[in-house]
Amino acid sequence: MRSPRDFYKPLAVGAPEPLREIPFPPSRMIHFFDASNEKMVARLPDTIAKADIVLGNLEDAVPVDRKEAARDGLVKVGKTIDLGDTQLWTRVNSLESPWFLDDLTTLVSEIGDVLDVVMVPKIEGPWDIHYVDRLLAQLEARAGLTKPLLVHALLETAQGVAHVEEIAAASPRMQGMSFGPADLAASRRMKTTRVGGGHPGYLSMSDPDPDNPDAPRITAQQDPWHYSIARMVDACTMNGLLPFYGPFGDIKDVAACEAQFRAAFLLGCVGSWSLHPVQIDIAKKVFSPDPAEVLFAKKVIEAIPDGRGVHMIDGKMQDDATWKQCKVMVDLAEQLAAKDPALAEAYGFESSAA
Ligand SMILES: CC(C)(COP(=O)(O)OP(=O)(O)OC[C@H]1O[C@@H](n2cnc3c(N)ncnc32)[C@H](O)[C@@H]1OP(=O)(O)O)[C@@H](O)C(=O)NCCC(=O)NCCSC(=O)C[C@](C)(O)C(=O)O
Ligand SMILES: [Mg+2]
Repeated sequence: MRSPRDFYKPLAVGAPEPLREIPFPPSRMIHFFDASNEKMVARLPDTIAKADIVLGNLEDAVPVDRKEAARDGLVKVGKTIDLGDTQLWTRVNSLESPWFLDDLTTLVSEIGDVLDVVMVPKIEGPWDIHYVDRLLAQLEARAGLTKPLLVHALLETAQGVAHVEEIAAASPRMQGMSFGPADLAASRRMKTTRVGGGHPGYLSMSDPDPDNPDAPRITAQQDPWHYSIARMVDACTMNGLLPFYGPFGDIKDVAACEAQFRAAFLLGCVGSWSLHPVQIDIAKKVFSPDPAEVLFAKKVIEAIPDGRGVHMIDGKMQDDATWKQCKVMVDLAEQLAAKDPALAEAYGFESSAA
């Protein structure tokens, strides 16, 4: 392990200084597009206006014969499209693939100044981050970049989950993590063909009624991802990183998508992925806090400005800890209100958005 004194030193001569704090602009959805798909690129100005983050995907879902077209298309997007305050990310191919080296070299050299975050799939341990960290520093130095690129790890193997805390602490470049339920299910030999969401077979069942043993018993579907997402949230938060839920593959099932996103939001994730335009709106709804909760949180903070002591507000006990919960809610609401006049109005804030 590097000396703690060296943690914030650039890993190559001429590379920019690592950031001390991870930026946290609105990050409710990472919208995936394939830059080799003409229809998706044509829609980009509209997508950029709606999404907090757009991500040019180079990995899975991009066919092998379009890998280079997707990379070149993303370079063109970075050079020609006005992104406003929407972030531009990429998901590069995995470290063992024949494309990773060219993905990173091309993107950093050509559009390193407009890319915010590089998502790296199938991260298994801190050693993967160390490799990407040094390579990025060399490429940044060669390209003369002044702002460091940040790294987002995709947690989608059993090894990755087992090493999640070490991955989160592996580099000051670590911006956050997303959860990859499809590859993770395969890696664990889970018996599901779904991309995220629950499963009707994963449930708990009430005991039989002793007086009526043949009566139907109550069952409740459980969340098979709860343990891993909660671990990811803790690993990210303890290192100042941002945790995201990943994809929800059943595009038509908007209700289940909303339920999965909301469960992740309540556990501490700041956003999720959107694979289709319809999921941008779901993520916006779910990852913007409920106005009623924000108004209540504002009431608590106004009633107890210093957050000390114990108080009753609307019949509910409030103390230092609940004040902090309210602060999390109001800080997020303020951040989103600055971007979105409709939310500003719902939350009762002045909006600074145009
Ligand atoms: C699912 C698909 C095939 C349905 O695509 P479709 O064309 O069949 O859907 P549609 O409803 O007919 O589309 C309507 C319109 O929306 C457009 N459209 C559709 N999607 C998008 C988009 N994303 N961005 C911008 N525009 C989009 C589409 O082109 C069409 O345009 P049109 O009206 O002009 O004809 C399509 O939405 C798609 O390819 N989405 C991205 C898929 C993707 O990136 N997958 C990889 C991430 S998930 C993953 O990797 C797993 C993970 C983490 O690794 C792990 O768990 O292990
Ligand atoms: Mg995957």
